[in-house]
Amino acid sequence: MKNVAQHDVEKQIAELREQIEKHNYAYYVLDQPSISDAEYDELMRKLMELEEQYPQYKTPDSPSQRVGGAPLEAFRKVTHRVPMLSLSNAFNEGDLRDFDRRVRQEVGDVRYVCELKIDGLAVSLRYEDGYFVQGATRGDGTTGEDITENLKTIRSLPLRLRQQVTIEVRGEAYMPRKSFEKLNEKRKMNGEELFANPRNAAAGSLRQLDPKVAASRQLDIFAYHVVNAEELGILSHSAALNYLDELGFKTNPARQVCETIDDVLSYIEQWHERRASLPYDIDGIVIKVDAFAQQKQLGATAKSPRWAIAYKFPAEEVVT
Ligand SMILES: NC(=O)c1cnc(N)c2cc(Br)sc12
Repeated sequence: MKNVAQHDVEKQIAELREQIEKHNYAYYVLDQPSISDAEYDELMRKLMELEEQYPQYKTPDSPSQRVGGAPLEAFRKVTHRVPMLSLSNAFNEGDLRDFDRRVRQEVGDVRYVCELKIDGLAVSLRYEDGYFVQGATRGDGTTGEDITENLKTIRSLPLRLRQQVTIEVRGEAYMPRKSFEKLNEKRKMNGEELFANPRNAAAGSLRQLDPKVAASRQLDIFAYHVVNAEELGILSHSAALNYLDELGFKTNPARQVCETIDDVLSYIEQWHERRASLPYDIDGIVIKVDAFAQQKQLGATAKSPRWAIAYKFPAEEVVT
């Protein structure tokens, strides 16, 4: 039987967690801060103080777990239940029209979903009954590294979903350009080797054994694929992305459904021009057949799905 004081502490911790998670979602998923950093830090300090005093109320999904625990000795290996395939590439309009022709020959009329190809690190996230239980790198597509503790420090990664669902999600962890520039400035001041680009910086941060390093690197993540979507009764990729939004994930808002390859080509042109205005690096556009029934008809090779293609932007001429 809990006494009144214990009951009050439990209630106080629950309220703090709810407030922190609400502000965390607004700031890191919606990019719409709802309180100042100082107020947010004060709430977190209070929560961590109470959890120190009453560890029986500290749970793995507590927002206090985002600051990073003790360093690991090594990363455990994780075997992906469903291999993480890579995308075949298209480099010009002809490649895209060939893709479209082949798809239409096999499945008839089709609509595509176009998305920005984020220049980061592909990761797989497993949730059980709504709780984040494991995150892993792609590795060789079949076996990756368990980087759960590091991924927990990414503020836009939900530790607990808005529905109690068991789901596997793929996404791209990345470092926003501003964080990259600040990090390299700091490394330059300390005489450390600089990261060549945000992708290397994100990969380097997530492969640190000390989660506190990852927590200091202001990483972010876009979710872009539901592995067990059909099991969850979802019929298309666009519906899967909307479902990820409902669950509390951060998805990329620039996605667009395209009815024709000409629409795809104008989406590509639009984002090739607007690329520099984005706060993160992209290296192309991902085009996917939307309907899962048609994806299944098209299937996959050992390496890549036949229902998707990545258009790579031409390498930029380096202005010397
Ligand atoms: N939206 C997407 O599907 C997406 C975005 N960015 C990426 N780097 C990748 C990689 C694969 Br494989 S899919 C994908």
